Amino acid sequence: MSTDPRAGEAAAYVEPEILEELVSMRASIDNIDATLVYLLAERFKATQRVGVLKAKHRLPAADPAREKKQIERLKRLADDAQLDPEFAEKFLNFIIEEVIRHHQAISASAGATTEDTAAHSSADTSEAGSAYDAAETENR
Ligand SMILES: O=C(O)C(=O)C[C@]1(C(=O)O)C=C[C@@H](O)C=C1
Repeated sequence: MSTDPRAGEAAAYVEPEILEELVSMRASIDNIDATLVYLLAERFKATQRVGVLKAKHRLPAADPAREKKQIERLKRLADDAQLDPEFAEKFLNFIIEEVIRHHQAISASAGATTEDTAAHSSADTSEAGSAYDAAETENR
């Protein structure tokens, strides 16, 4: 019988029945982690669209008032779900920080293209549009 790769280091020193239980729990953890990756990918797709919209309309990358509301809401949900609200806050802040970095990169690359366009006295705004698209792809 080949050992499940999820057994990890425990395979060397854990009783077979306990190992079976551990492997089964780890299978659930793997499914949950996969779901987290898919959820985060979808969230970043949505925030990339927000970043492009903000760059186009020269809006600031961050919106602290919105963040405050999101954190308050998430902490309430976490509490309800028996998840440590402080952890939920740290986790959301970590994600939002990354989103803001992406927004700033989109805005910087769109700005650079707009300046290039002005320097060449070109009225072609489609160039700026393609910078948004390029930044969107780059920041994935
Ligand atoms: O909603 C926005 O304006 C976003 O840019 C998205 C988001 C988020 O990741 O939820 C990121 C940065 C802002 O400060 C607030 C929220």
